[in-house]
Amino acid sequence: MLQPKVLLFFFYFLKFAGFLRNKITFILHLTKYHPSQARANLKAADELPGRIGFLGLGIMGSPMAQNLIKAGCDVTVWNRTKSKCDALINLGAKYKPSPEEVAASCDVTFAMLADPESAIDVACGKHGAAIDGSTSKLINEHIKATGALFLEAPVSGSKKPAEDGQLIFLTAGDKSLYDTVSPFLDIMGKSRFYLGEVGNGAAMKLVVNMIMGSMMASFSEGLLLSEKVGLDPNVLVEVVSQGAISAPMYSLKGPSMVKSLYPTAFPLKHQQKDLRLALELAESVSQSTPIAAAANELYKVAKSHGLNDEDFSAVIEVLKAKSKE
Ligand SMILES: NC(=O)C1=CN([C@@H]2O[C@H](COP(=O)(O)OP(=O)(O)OC[C@H]3O[C@@H](n4cnc5c(N)ncnc54)[C@H](OP(=O)(O)O)[C@@H]3O)[C@@H](O)[C@H]2O)C=CC1
Ligand SMILES: O=CCCC(=O)O
Repeated sequence: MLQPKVLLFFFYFLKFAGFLRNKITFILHLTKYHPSQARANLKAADELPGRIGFLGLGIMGSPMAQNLIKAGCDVTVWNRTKSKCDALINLGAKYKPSPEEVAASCDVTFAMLADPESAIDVACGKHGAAIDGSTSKLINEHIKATGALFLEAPVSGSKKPAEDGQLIFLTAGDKSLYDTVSPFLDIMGKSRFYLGEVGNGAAMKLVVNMIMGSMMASFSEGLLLSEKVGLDPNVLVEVVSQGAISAPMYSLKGPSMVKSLYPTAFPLKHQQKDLRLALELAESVSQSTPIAAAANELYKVAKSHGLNDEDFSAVIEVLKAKSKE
């Protein structure tokens, strides 16, 4: 078994994390996303680009890794379902058969995984990227104790922003690692926030997604009510888009929802997972969140109706079913 030269880890509620070896071989400075500028800067750098690992090539991970490859980075990929690596290998990515081997062969490894369980599997499994860490709460301390660096970096923004390199990174943890990986974050995203201690990035992400889940549930109620009282829900979408409550999410998803179409950008199961984690976070500080709790119940019912892998806007189907009861 390969012995990773650096401890890699994922905090339990992380969407995305970065790691690096002790020795950093290059540092790039890009401030804003622009693929051609990124490529130009990479070419201009005297030193060779470092080796970048990417674990988890789902809806988000795949386009994020693709943007790194297109920017000229030397990327090694791994995904539990190997076939999802093929498109990236065709674009020039290397492949390793386990997270452990990716981590051992790369200077920085990013992970974009489904949920706490998958992050722990990938980090601590038999051929995981980490060498220890029996409980998630000990992970960060463990990393520091072994001298490796850790950055949590959940993202805001969905499939299209991931494809366009327009994600928003909510990072926390080791500041020097943040500075080191920022050029890569700028390839994949349009902005980044450094929020201090580990846990703050995930907390920010959960608060944002808690609001988003409730907004979508409320929007769904509005669409159905407008229809029931004889209004055209398409007109409601237009009215909303011009007023104080306008949001890109409504304009983007509203027209499909009216047609009962839910092309998956953010899977419903992940929205429910984030609501569950946000409610746990709220409980940990005795904060009352009745709206989010009610929304969470709707997403739970949606999951039981088999809507796990539909876009989270499919939550409207639960309300439709309820109104027929
Ligand atoms: N989609 C979106 O709009 C956004 C999603 N997120 C978050 O990012 C994360 C990834 O989302 P997304 O890409 O949409 O999700 P996907 O479901 O498309 O991808 C999940 C990834 O996790 C892997 N995975 C799942 N379980 C395991 C496991 N037990 N062991 C190893 N790998 C596993 C999957 O591998 P396999 O291919 O083998 O199934 C896949 O690579 C989630 O936490 C989500 O909440 C954040 C912002 C936006
Ligand atoms: O976690 C998913 C976020 C989706 C979005 O920000 O559009």
